[in-house]
Amino acid sequence: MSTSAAAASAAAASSTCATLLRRSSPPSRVPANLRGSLPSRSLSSPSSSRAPVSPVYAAASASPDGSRGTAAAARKKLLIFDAEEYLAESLAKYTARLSGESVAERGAFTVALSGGSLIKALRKLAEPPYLEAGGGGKRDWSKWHVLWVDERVVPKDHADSNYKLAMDGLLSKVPIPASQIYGINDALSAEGAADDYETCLKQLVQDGVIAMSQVTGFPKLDLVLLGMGPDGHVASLFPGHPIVNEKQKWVSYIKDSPKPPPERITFTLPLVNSSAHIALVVTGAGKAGAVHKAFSEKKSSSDLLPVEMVSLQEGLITWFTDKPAVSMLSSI
Ligand SMILES: O=C(O)[C@H](O)[C@@H](O)[C@H](O)[C@H](O)COP(=O)(O)O
Repeated sequence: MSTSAAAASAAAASSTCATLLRRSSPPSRVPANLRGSLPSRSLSSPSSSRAPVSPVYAAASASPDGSRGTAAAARKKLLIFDAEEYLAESLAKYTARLSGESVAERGAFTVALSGGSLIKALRKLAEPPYLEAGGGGKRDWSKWHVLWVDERVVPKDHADSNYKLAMDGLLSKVPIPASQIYGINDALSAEGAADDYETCLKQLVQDGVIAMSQVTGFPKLDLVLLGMGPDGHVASLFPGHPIVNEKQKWVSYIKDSPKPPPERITFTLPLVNSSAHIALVVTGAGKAGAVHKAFSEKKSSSDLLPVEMVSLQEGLITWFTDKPAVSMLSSI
């Protein structure tokens, strides 16, 4: 399919996840022996003549219980860019590399998007060389499966919709099959939409598109892309809100979000933390306090910000930041 044809069909898509799953041809099964975790490798330095970056600062922070060096330790890699342009270049390269690896190893790439400034930062995926190749040097856009980490409960054509934001900024410009872009059912209540989205994820697990983690017992998406608010929220998991403590559900809902609009659905922390890779895209001086707290080694389980509760059992959480966002880190 040509890029423009795919873009047109993707742009026209407005079906719910369940409808799309019924409509799509059965996804290829992922061989059982390849359903485990992808190898967690260290990123190579993003420095190049096109994307200058300050020296990478990698930190192994204490886990929330204060211990260090446990399997659950939130190992982070912090990339600091001198300009947003370079951050976008590096983020495209990182995402394309993971896409290529996942397609080569599992035959699919499952990625979950947040809203906010993240989508603009992903724009270079819709430009050469990524547009043609999709990542990994192969035409693998057809193997992408796109979900939302969190979504506002508004119609898909509403200005507040994360679906619309991503369609306008990225997804309408790349040849991902429309049947593999899983928006929420915007005809349902917040509670109904969260249940429906969890059902969608279960179907994708059953079809072998999403692997299950043997370690966590939750689905293991290949990549979860997060932004962070100045208050340290990620997805629609806000400080002090009870859904931050959800342990069972994969997807939950909120009707009193401090960031408008109030009604949202969101991946829970266990689902976020079960993914193979997490990228956090965090820029601007307004985020400096929360970045400082996230990288602090002094942790008390009583006042953790949601961003501090993001943790991978294996692999690195890669932070894509700029200098204002890390301005309160004394060791930079
Ligand atoms: O739907 C949302 O509101 C987002 O998913 C939210 O979690 C966002 O990612 C952060 O608020 C950061 O947004 P910015 O990068 O625009 O500051």
